[in-house]
Amino acid sequence: MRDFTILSPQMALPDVPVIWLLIPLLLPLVVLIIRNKINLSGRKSSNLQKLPPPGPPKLPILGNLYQLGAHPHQSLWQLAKKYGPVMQFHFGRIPAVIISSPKAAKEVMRVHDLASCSRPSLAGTRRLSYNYLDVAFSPYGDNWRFMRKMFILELFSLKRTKAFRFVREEEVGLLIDSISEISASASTVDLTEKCYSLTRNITFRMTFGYNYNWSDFDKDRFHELVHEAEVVSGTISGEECFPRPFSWIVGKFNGHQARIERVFHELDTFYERIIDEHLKPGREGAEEDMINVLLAIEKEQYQLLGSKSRFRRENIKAVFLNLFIGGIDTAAMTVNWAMAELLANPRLMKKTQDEVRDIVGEKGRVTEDDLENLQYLKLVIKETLRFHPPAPLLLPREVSSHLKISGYDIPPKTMIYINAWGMGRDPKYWKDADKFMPERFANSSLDFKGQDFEYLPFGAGRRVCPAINMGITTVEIALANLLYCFDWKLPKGMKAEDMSMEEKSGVRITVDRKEPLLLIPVNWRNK
Ligand code: HEM
Repeated sequence: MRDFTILSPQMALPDVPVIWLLIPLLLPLVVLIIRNKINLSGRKSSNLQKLPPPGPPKLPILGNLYQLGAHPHQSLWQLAKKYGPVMQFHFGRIPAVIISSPKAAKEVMRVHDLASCSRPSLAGTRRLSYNYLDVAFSPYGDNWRFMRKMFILELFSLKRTKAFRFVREEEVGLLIDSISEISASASTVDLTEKCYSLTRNITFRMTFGYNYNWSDFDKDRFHELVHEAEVVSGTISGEECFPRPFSWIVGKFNGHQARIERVFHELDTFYERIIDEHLKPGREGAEEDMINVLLAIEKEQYQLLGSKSRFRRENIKAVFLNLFIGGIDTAAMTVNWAMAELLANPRLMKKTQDEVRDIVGEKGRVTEDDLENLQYLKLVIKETLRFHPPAPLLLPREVSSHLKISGYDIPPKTMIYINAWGMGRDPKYWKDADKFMPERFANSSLDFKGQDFEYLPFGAGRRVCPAINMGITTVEIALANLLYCFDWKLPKGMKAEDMSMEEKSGVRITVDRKEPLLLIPVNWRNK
């Protein structure tokens, strides 16, 4: 037996020819080279015909993750300037293509919409959507078609949007009352928090009804849970990004799976309780809400199809996730960005306020009947959605069969991200693209319904947002009342030109301003 104990570590090598030592190290490399060679020769003929999109160089294991930066849509936009509007990008081992021109977006979302409108399977969305019984995260297929039809016909039809008018008007009224109290004491209001609280209250009330007896703990905890659900749904986890054994190691330490499970169980318990309450006798005469609509569909489908019904209790719970994630942040951040841009441009603020006050006169509040006359306010909202689309990369798509986009081959299972933020700021399509100018939409037929591919705040194609009317009406009624009821002052010492338009950093579906809007409201009619 050899004794190495008195040697330093570098010297602690057995006295054998070096080549024997290297064999265990070199063997895996040799196997890898041979395997690649076999693969290469096996696929030689097909590879010759395939042209992958260009993209930045990738690293082993990480892929291109190191190039993502704090604001992924901005980094991807910069990279697209170098590598082109159809760009390959690897999230670790997950292949993706980033689309950054209206022409390529049209190819994906119109010409090849069917082959590209699935969604990737990710741990967070899978669990929280009860294994894809929802609309937003569900892969393309029978379930998605059925659920989407139900969403459009039953939950977000024009009729239903109108039926919830009183909810929006009452909740905006409560918001204005609460800001009036603050204005009476000349204090500062956190308008960002107020916007989120408004859209949360509207969404919860439309979903659960007015009579739900929230305890303070319930409501606060529920708000946190919805926020956590959004974070885990928007994240590709380390386990998914990295190959084994790295995925296993990352999964062990980052706690992503445990977090998903915790959020899932807490939300599920809450959903069960609230559905049970809705099923109790004696709720006759309670305010109509979405749970009632969904329970009626469940009953109808069961009567029609018995145990073969594809709409069950879990579908209802999966829909909740879409209502909260889709409805709360998107509308709140649109109002928030619009207010920030108007504060930074006092001329535009005055013009928008003059219009609202002229048209609404002495009525005291803006109602939804007034909205169709507020033409300039509509331009302000359109411009806000161009400049600050709440979901800058939309929701990821997944390719289900081989595609050719702008001459490049895209294989099945590739993720597709559409950079709506970048295209909305591309000087090739927008004059003074980096300026906030609502007038640009004045004599333009450009609309956000998914027909104009340089302007896609709600997406396009089969996956276009099914709640555009509901979302826009909420933004309009909230913004119109905030501008009608108050003049807004910046905190002492701050000037319009100091307003920061910096975005929050991180990998999330939606992106808001980094700083909250802290403002002093002055009641316009008491001045
Ligand atoms: C200003 C408000 C809103 C904006 C900017 C917005 C934006 C979007 C975007 C960009 C998408 C992805 C489209 C795509 O993948 O091509 C989307 C999808 C979706 N949105 Fe909205 N949204 C808003 C309001 C709402 C509201 C109020 C709800 C529901 C309460 C909602 C529910 C959904 C759902 C369920 C989907 C998934 C559709 C599918 O995958 O088939 N959204 N939305």
